[in-house]
Amino acid sequence: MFEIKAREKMVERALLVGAFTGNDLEDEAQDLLSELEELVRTLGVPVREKMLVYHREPQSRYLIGSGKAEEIADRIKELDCDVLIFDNELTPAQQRNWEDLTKVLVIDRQEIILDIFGARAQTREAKIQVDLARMAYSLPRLTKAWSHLGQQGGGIGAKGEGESQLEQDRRKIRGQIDRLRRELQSVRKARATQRKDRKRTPVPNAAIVGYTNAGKSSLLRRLTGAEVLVEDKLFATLDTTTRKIALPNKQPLLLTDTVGFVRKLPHQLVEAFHATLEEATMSDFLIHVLDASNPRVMEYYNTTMKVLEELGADTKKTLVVFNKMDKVSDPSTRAVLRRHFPEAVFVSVHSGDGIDALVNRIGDFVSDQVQETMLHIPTHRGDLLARLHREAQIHEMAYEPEYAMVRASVPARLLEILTEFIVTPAKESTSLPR
Ligand SMILES: Nc1nc2c(ncn2[C@@H]2O[C@H](COP(=O)(O)OP(=O)(O)OP(=O)(O)O)[C@@H](O)[C@H]2O)c(=O)[nH]1
Ligand SMILES: [Mg+2]
Repeated sequence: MFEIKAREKMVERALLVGAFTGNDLEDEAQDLLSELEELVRTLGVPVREKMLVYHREPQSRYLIGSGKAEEIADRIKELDCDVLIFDNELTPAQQRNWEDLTKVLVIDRQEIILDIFGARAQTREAKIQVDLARMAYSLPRLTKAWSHLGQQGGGIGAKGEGESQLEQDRRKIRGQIDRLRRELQSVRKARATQRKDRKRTPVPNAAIVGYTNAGKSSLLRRLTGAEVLVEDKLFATLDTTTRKIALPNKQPLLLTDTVGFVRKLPHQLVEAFHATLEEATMSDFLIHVLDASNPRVMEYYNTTMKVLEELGADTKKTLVVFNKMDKVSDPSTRAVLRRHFPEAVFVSVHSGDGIDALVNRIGDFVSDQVQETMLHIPTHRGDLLARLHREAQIHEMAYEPEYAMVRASVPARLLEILTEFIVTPAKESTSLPR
């Protein structure tokens, strides 16, 4: 298994390598490499140097050509690095070949992301998901740990011993995987029940989505005063947090923070990642937060949209929010973004600029799901009256002997329960005071 803590003590000088072919865009590769540096920094490992390497086509031995590989090995010696980190996915064999060549620890982007997820997972569900992803990643790489046994003594017996040890280990891991899968199922079932309970109270809910580090948690904190983890690190949030806020029109809204999106997510983690995003697919609408100060903001937008598409949530009503406007000094940036997203809201969570406007826009989104209605609620249904008081905005109320006459703006989901009591939809143009 890969122990992050052990490694953090161990490695302190990393060389990063990003390999690209003619089919990749060089500046995209450069950007991904910078992002890898961020990820490595998030793990607390200092980076000595980054190298972008062109290669014509993937080679089986080192992914890149042996000549280039030798150069990198030399550079590792010169800089006295103790870990080589690839932005590209390495096969278990390539990883071993690199370790033989360089004599340092060799890992790839996948493992870095797994480590970050592992260090940050909070709930049981997130922890299980990360463990499962790690095991799936390490299973084909186990040979590495045991290959020295196979070589010991060189005799046939010794080799057999090594292999059976490997077999035992694999079996053990497969058993653990089965156990974790079962546990995950029961944890998920419990969460689904919780969510159903929440659905029963027809409070509208929105999910805050977006690329990692965009400021999603900061925004939730600003809007709710909730103590959510905010950090200038990638993947600060791994579990979803839901908080209730009150909008200016007194409408309550449940806001859910979600895990940030990133490019080249390890495929073992995609499922885990999607599961934590279930909240997004269940919500009434989305708040898509973007870091306007990042020159790559359009790419990040597309990455997030692609994931939402995979989740079937890309057609959901979405409010686009450009954050960190305090860091945007060039006025043309705003103009360009405005042209692409005429409906977007520009804010700075830090300075508070635009937050009031944002809250109003969120209020509009919620009101769209609220209908003004005239109801006759039987007097013995005190439960429904209590809910109306709690969840609707009551404009007018009068008691008749048999029923209470109520004119209120009612959230769509509460209205579903009340259909039999609707009299006629009240006119918007009514002169009664609101
Ligand atoms: N300059 C500036 N920085 C901001 C603003 N909003 C958030 N940040 C910073 O951006 C960093 C990331 O903020 P988070 O709220 O953790 O971002 P996130 O989107 O929740 O990130 P993940 O949970 O990793 O997906 C933190 O260092 C924040 O202080 C802003 O309006 N202006
Ligand atoms: Mg966050």
